[in-house]
Amino acid sequence: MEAIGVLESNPLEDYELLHRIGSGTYGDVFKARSIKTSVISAIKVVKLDPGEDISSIQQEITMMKDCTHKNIVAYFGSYLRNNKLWICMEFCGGGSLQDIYHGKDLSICLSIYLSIYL
Ligand SMILES: Nc1ncnc2c1ncn2[C@@H]1O[C@H](COP(=O)(O)OP(=O)(O)OP(=O)(O)O)[C@@H](O)[C@H]1O
Repeated sequence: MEAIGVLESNPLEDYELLHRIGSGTYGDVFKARSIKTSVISAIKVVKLDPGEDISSIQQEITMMKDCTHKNIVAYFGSYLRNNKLWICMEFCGGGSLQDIYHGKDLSICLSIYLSIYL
């Protein structure tokens, strides 16, 4: 984890958690505010079990870190504290892709498709 620059300080010294946005395979995602800059971000909190294989999580961090593109969520940094990995990233306010898809807003679906594949 050191190799990908994960901090071991307390994330709550840098971020104020506002509320939970959702959850995925690895854990919960919270909306948060940077205490220093007031910038709103999304933080994924992944609970790690001792001895757990964390290579796929590491891969997700490395990928986000390396991708700087306006259509890809920006990576702000991460923390490892009390067996929890906090991954801080740009907050996307548009709701989930699933909601958009089920809302059948075809123009949004089409622009997402084009921004990914073109
Ligand atoms: N950067 C973000 N900005 C705003 N909301 C987010 C962000 N990242 C995740 N979310 C919200 O948190 C939920 C969970 O995200 P997460 O990445 O953990 O899982 P997922 O991609 O939905 O599913 P899986 O982990 O199974 O691939 C998402 O459905 C979304 O609503």
